[in-house]
Amino acid sequence: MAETPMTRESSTSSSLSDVDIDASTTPPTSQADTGEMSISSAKKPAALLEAIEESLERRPRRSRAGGPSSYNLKQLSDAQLPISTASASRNVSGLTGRTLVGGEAEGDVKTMGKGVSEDVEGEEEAELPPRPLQRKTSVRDRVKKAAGRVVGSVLGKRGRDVVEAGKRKLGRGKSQVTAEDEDEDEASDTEPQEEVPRWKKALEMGPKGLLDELDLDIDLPAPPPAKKARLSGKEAMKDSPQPSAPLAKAATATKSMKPWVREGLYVGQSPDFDPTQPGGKRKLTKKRPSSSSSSTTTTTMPGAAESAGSKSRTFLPLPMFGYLKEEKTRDFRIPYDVFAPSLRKGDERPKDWHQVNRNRLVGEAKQIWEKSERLPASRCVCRTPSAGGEMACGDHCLNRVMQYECNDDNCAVKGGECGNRCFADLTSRLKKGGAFDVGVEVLKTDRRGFGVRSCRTWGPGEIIMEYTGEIVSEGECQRRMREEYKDKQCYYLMELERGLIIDGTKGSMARFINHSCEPNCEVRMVKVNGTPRMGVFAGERGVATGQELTYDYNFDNFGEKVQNCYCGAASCRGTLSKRLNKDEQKKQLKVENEKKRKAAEEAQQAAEDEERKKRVKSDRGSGWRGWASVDDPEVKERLKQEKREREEAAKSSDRARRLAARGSGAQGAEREPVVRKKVEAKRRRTVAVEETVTRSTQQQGEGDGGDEVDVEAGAAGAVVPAVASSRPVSAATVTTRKTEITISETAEPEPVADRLVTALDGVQDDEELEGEAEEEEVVVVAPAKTKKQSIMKSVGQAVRNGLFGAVGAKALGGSGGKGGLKQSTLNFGKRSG
Ligand SMILES: C[S@@+](CC[C@H](N)C(=O)[O-])C[C@H]1O[C@@H](n2cnc3c(N)ncnc32)[C@H](O)[C@@H]1O
Repeated sequence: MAETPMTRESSTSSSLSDVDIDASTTPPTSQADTGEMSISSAKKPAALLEAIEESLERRPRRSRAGGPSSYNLKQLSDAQLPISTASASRNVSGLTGRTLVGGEAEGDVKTMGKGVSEDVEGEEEAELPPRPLQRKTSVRDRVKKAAGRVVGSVLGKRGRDVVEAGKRKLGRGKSQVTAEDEDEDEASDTEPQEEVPRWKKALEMGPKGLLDELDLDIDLPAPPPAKKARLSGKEAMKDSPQPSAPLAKAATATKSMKPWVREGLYVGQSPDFDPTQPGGKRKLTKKRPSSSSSSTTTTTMPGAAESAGSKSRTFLPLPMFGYLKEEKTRDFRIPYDVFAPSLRKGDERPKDWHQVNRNRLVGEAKQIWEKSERLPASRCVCRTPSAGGEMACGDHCLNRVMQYECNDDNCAVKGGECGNRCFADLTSRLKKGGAFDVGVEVLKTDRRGFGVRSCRTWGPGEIIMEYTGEIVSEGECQRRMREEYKDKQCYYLMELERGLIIDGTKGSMARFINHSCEPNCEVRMVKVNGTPRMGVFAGERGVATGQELTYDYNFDNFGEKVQNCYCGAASCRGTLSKRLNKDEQKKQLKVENEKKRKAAEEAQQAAEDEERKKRVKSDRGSGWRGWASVDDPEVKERLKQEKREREEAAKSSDRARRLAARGSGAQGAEREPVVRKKVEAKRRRTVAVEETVTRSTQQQGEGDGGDEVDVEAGAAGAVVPAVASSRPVSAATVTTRKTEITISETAEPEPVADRLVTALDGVQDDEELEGEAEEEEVVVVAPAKTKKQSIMKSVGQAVRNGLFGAVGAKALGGSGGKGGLKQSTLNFGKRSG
């Protein structure tokens, strides 16, 4: 403000822009009035009057009459800041402070007004000599007084009498209205009305006229309507100002004003109300800037300050939709004229849609159309609308029954009263071309491609749109299905008449309407001037704003494959297939029941098979027994026992086989002595508490390979005990004795086996160690050609001879050696001590 000081010259946009402000002639009447502006009576220019007159004449009568009669909710929903008619009238008339100073870009009334008065004051203080302060009637009171005069002049004789009576009753009449005023009133009464308008007279009432009294820095309520003049006049008297009364009291003059004019649409709503907050948290946490400090062009209405205490309410606050941020919105449904859904910027739209809003006959459909038999034109006998106010040509209209649309040729009812002219209505509605008139839009659905959404409400049976496209013959339709649309998911074909099909691939928006098993629309053919047309009509329950339009496709034979339905209705049939009549339903039920029965049978069979398989598996015995049972000591013991038994059985059968084989061996043959050498027994004491399996490995001693059996003591290798398991056992002493027997080749003719038996017999001669378990390890070194079998035969014989314990020889292993000798190691088990 400091950079662009407001001056009188700057307020060019106001009709009162050439009003001079002369503070010298309007000295402050009280300290409170010091900063206010008033218009100089001395400089009241004719131009000013003309401007006011012009602006008042431009103002519509309704706006002059008082507050607004209704709100345009559509405007409100569009988040426009609505301005009440009363305030608008004041703005037009140029009588508000805002208009006077508001020609500047920043329209803050109070701030600017203050700025102007300060500037003016500054200048005046510099130029004018100080004058003594004198008490003067408050400016607002003077305005009221002037208004009283206007009212008086508006009232007729009778009315004035009533007013005067009221004044007398109050005992204040004379003090308020001067004799001069009365004279003027009389004069105005006698003057012809046409010559000088009353308002002009009121304005031109000389040096004490209304203009003189007006302080343009205050809000003046609009003049009361003529009807209420009497009442307002009374009230004006009753509330007539006291000298120097506070300004706030003048607000009572607006008593008859509707509260929402004074306080805005959300009357009763706290100034701290925050519509973005839920429930009880709607108090503003941050204080909104008050209107005095705001730089917006808000205006306070008289009386607002009074009702809202110190926080003056801005009248007509922004509609609450404007406040809401997107993420804070929640679902609710409100009528179209307040809110209509519409596509947003990023929303997907259909790409290759060739929109055709009229039917077009294609190919042989033209000939079919021309040749088709025309029904005789229908004519209804309906006359007038029913007494109940219903339109004529209702359900019983002959045209309607015949699916003909009424027109002036076939119906005697006037257009506006006939209820069977839907396509005519549709045409005139679409001619207007507004979003509300079209009333629908295409939107993307979740699983069903595009669909059509209603942007307004539709009454039951009301026509919404027409299904148009190319009209083709059945043959052409089949061809298109086979060739052009064979890979398509969506089809837009609809039967129009016998033999003719509408292909909406190039068609109207109706082609996007999806199927539902519980639809809210229906599609019907209507003959308009004899031409069949397909209309989409709202169903019995109508269609609400925001709902998706659907109808029942009732597909008979829609392509080869049956498409699944995703309409989500409770009674969904599951597929986009035909709705069946009762007989067909019964048949289908039978088929379905049969299918179900078979399926149940198969399922039972499968279950039984599975059970059988399980049983077979468990009957096979121990396969896998589960980890838990292996850890179970009882089971472990049982398993061991089983294993032992199996081994025993295997051994005994094996032994029997071997014994049988050996039984045939040479008995009593003369034995050649075998050189044998005792190997010093090695004793090993095991003290481990764990079961041990002891083995001895014996390295071949470096024999000289002579003919003599050479057994060297101590040639045996070290015994290497090995811990084999963790089963605790009692401590025991095991003695392993080792013997090496070498059988030379020269020992023939007695077989090696016999000689070995003899040698083994010598091993038996060794002292027995009482109470100790023994193992006998015999290393046999025999000629290389000696068969393993003969060695084993000898061992078997030795066992049979009782040379060794029942366990007998365990194994033969190893081969090779030096000088053509073959070495075999025989391990004998415990000998019975
Ligand atoms: C006349 S078109 C409707 C508009 C189509 N949704 C689109 O995006 O172009 C018919 C096709 O829409 C799909 N459709 C319509 N209603 C459906 C529903 N309830 N469930 C599944 N698909 C549907 C089917 O693919 C059907 O062939």
